[in-house]
Amino acid sequence: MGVAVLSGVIDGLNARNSLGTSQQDSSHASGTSTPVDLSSSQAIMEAKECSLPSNFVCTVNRHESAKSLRKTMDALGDVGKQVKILQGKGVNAEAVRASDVVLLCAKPQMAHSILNEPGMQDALANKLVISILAGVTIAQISSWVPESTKVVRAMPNTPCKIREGMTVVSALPADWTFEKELILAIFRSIGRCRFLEEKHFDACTALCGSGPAFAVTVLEAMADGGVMMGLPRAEAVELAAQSMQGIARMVLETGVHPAALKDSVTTPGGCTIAGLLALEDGKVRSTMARTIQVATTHAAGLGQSKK
Ligand SMILES: NC(=O)C1=CN([C@@H]2O[C@H](COP(=O)(O)OP(=O)(O)OC[C@H]3O[C@@H](n4cnc5c(N)ncnc54)[C@H](OP(=O)(O)O)[C@@H]3O)[C@@H](O)[C@H]2O)C=CC1
Ligand SMILES: O=C(O)[C@@H]1CCC=N1
Repeated sequence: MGVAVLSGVIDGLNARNSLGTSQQDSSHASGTSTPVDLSSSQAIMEAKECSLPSNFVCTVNRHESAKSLRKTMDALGDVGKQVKILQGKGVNAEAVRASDVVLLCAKPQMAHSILNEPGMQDALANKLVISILAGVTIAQISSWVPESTKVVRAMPNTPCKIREGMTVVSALPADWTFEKELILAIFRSIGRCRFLEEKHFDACTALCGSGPAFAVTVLEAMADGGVMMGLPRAEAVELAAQSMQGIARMVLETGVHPAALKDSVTTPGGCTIAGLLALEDGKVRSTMARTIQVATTHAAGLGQSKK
C-alpha cells in the first residue's frame, strides 16, 4: 500500500509512520507516547504488525523544499531513504496514481486547484483522501473529487514531530473498518488519535492545531518571569517546560480535574495562591478561552476562497 503526501507539511510524518510504534486510541485516554529509535528493527516489526503503509511519495512545490525534505528523510535511515520526493509540474497526479491513500497537506486555499490538476480526477478514483487543511470541509473536498473517493479530515499538531502529537479525525461511517484501522495506525504512530464529529473541527483546529502555539506562549511568559527574578534563561525555559509537561501528563494519566490539581498545589496563605490571584487579575482564563473562540471562528473561514 502506498501513501501520497501532497506537500511535505509535517516533515517526516510519512517515514515515521512506516516505523512507528502503536499508540493508544485516546477514546480511552490513558498512557503516553514514547519516542522510538527510528532505525530499530523492533520498530519495523511493530510497524508491520500495525499494517502500516509501506511505500511513500511526497510532493512539494519548490526545489529548495524538495532538497530540505530529502535531507530530513535521509536522516531517518533506510526507510526514510525509500520515501520518494517529487517536485515539478504534474507530480501531484503522478503521486496519487501510485498510491492508495492521499494525505492532503497544502494550504487550505490550494486544495481546489491541486485536486483539479490534469490527470488528478482519474488518479483519485477509489482512493482514500485524508485532508489536514484547516477550514476546508468534507463536503467541499467531496465536491472536487470523484464520487468513488473517500474523504476524511484530520487535524494533527506540531508535536507529531516527536510522536507526542494530538490528531483528531472526523467520525467515519460504521462500515469503514479498514479505513479506521489504517487511519489509527498512521496517526497513533505519531501520538494520540481520536475521532470526533466534523462539526467540532474548527474548535479542534484552534485547540489542537493552534494550541501548541498558545501553550508555548504561556511557557515563554513563565520563563520570562523566572529570568526577571534572576534565573538563567536556559534553566528558566527547562523549569517551565517540564512543569507544563508534568502537569499536562497528570491530567491525561490520572483523569483528575485540572482545578483539583491546581488546588492540590495551593497551600493556604502560600505563594501559589498569591500568584494565582495575580493571574486572575490579568484575566488569564477568559483571555485563553477567548483565544480559542477567536481562533475557532477564524479557522471556519480558512479555505473558503479558492484563491
Ligand atoms: N502548521 C501546523 O501546525 C498545522 C497545519 N495544518 C494545515 O496544514 C496545511 C499546511 O500548513 P503549513 O505547513 O503551516 O504551511 P506551509 O506553507 O509550511 O506548507 C505548505 C506546503 O504546501 C506545499 N505546496 C505548495 N504548493 C503545492 C503544490 N502545488 N503541490 C504540492 N505541494 C504544494 C509547499 O511546498 P513548498 O515549500 O515547496 O512551497 C509546502 O510544503 C494547512 O492546510 C494547514 O491548515 C494542520 C494542522 C496543523
Ligand atoms: O494556523 C493555521 O492556520 C494552521 C492550522 C492549525 C495550525 N496551524
